[in-house]
Amino acid sequence: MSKVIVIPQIHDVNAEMRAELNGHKPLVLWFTGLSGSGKSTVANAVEKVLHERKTRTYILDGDNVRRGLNNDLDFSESGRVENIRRIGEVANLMLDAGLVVLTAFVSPFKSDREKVRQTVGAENFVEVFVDCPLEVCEARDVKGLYKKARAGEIPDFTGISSPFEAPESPDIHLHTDTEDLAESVAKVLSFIEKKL
Ligand SMILES: Nc1ncnc2c1ncn2[C@@H]1O[C@H](COP(=O)(O)OS(=O)(=O)O)[C@@H](OP(=O)(O)O)[C@H]1O
Ligand SMILES: Nc1ncnc2c1ncn2[C@@H]1O[C@H](COP(=O)(O)OP(=O)(O)O)[C@@H](O)[C@H]1O
Repeated sequence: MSKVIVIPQIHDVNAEMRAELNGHKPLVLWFTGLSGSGKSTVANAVEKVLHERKTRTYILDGDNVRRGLNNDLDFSESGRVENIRRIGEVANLMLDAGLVVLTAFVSPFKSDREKVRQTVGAENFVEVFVDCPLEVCEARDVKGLYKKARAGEIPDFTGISSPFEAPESPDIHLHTDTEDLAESVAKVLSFIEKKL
């Protein structure tokens, strides 16, 4: 590709002014974990509470991203890398728009999560490890995908035929096999309280 020159445009209304108008700071809450670990469930419950508190939020997850913006990407390593890169860029735009963005993607590679942290700025990024043993996720089998993966019908399935690199020092560490949803939600809310 030939070199592209892009000069950033400065607008009169900036992120600080949007935060002032909203009455809270923006943030990216990045949920990562195996399929069925509880990313969507916890993100959804946290968003409900924040919304009731008049916080401006948006959830980015597979349904609204892999079906649309990223419907050209598969689950190969390069497909996942590009998936997370684009989601990081979208989250960054939403952050600039003043939102608390909750993302619910497997995001199995440490280096991709680190790149997102750089993209949005470390001070705006909260990594939430939704930890749940593979056996429990597989027993839940919310979408019946583990059964298909075990039968060899889905290639590159995370935890079975594709790796998951667990965060080493997540900002928030949830254990959805031993704590209930209310406990997980409370942990997230208490961590982000001082940041908003
Ligand atoms: N091969 C393979 N591996 C893992 N997951 C698979 C796969 N194929 C389809 N699915 C379903 O797609 C959801 C994961 O998509 P993500 O965009 O979050 O994946 S990734 O971050 O790019 O790794 C994931 O959704 P969740 O169950 O909500 O995590 C699965 O339901
Ligand atoms: N403590 C918990 N936190 C979140 N989900 C839980 C918990 N205990 C059981 N579950 C169940 O586990 C499943 C998680 O599914 P989901 O949220 O779709 O996971 P993911 O988005 O990571 O694929 C749901 O059926 C949910 O009801």
